[in-house]
Amino acid sequence: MDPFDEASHVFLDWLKRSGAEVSPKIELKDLRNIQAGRGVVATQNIDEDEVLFRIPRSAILSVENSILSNEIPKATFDALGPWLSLILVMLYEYFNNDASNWAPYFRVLPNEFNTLMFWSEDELAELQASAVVHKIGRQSADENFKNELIPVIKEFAQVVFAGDERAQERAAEMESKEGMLLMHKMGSLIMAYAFDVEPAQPQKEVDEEGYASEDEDEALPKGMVPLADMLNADADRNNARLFYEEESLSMKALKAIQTEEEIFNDYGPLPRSDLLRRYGYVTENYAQYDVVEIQFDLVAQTASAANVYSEARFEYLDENDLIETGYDICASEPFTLQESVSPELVVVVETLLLDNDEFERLKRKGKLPKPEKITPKGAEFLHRLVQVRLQQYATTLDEDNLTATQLLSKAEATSKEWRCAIAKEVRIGEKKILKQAEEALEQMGRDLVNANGYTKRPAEEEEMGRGKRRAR
Ligand SMILES: C[S@@+](CC[C@H](N)C(=O)[O-])C[C@H]1O[C@@H](n2cnc3c(N)ncnc32)[C@H](O)[C@@H]1O
Repeated sequence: MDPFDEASHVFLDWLKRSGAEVSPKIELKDLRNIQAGRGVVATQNIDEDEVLFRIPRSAILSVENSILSNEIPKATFDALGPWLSLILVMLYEYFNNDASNWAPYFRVLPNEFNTLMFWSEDELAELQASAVVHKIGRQSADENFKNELIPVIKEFAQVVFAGDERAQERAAEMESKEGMLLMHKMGSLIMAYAFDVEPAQPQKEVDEEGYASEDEDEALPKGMVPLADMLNADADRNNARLFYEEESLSMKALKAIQTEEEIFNDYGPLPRSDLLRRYGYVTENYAQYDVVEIQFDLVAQTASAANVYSEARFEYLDENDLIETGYDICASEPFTLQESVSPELVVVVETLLLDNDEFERLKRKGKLPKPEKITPKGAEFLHRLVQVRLQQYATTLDEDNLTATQLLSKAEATSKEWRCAIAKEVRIGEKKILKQAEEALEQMGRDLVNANGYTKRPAEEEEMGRGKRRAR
């Protein structure tokens, strides 16, 4: 048997011995021919709500279930937080090889990643001005490993490397390039595979309407859920979801699934840049969630250039929680400014453009301009912003389109070629949004002029332009 299939079989046997129930109507399939690793596929028709598999909570690879949690104080794990705690546990189980409860599971997890964390500088440069380049977090992860995780590994070296007389040295070796790479790999596995595991007994504090706060959600412990994480995702074909029960986690069909159909989880409405950052792949149908970020600094610079920069107004906007590191313009179909431009950005721009009296009047009342209303001056400012944002990319959309090739399949391309082609898809998606915004703002400018009953003729425009230049 192919070693890849052999590993899948050993994994499924182990999972069943660990108490999992797996429907005979599904199989774990080799999907490398479509560049999707392993995936879960229906072998018979499945009904809506049918349970595809049930994983006992005890089979989850988590801090709670690892014997390491008996050896290291809870306070240490609490101080590390859910992310670093799970990395520590995964390192421990990984170092334990066959002695780990999860050994057959590790053998079906990948060892190579295409996530942005593992791209070279050259490859990242192909993303040009995409804001995702600043969200990879390699440096902060390195610092967290060095300042928080490695000290714990050193302190508990005799536990983490139990039975090894080189335990202390091995702990020190975690600072090496190889050690850091291993921690990054565990971190990347968590990013692409782990679930936020809801507790057996819900402990979330809920408000009067029964909603848990976002902070409560963030605090959920992370866990690697075998088999549940073998489901690939598809933006339009999500047909299964994981349900948290007291003793187990059940993957259920959300709709009827036909024989041979792949079973897809939902990774959420991620723009392709984030899909690439977190999961290391993109597909065209995530283009519907693409976004371009307009950095706050660019708004401030454009305000300066337009002589409307005002500390007082930025302060007021900040008091109203409107100052963000960036503002999104997202894809919409058909493209409309209302749907695509972040309402916060509209409010920021319109506030900067208010005349003094109007600003003071609104401020006295604790009010702000309405996000639904873009004024002619606002449209002009946004248009400028979009143009400058477009210029931040090293090539134009037309140049990219000229050289756009059919997305190479991973099998045909070298890793570098494949990454460059994917990066180009991502940056083309962002430039398309900016171009659509540019055109819509130009149209809005024309409509506003027409609505005022005055249409500039080209000759007049020319003259006005010349006149303006003369006046300066
Ligand atoms: C949760 S795992 C799913 C199982 C994975 N295919 C495997 O073999 O281990 C997530 C990873 O699967 C891959 N993946 C998920 N959905 C995909 C899709 N629609 N097309 C290609 N690869 C996909 C990506 O590499 C992603 O990082």
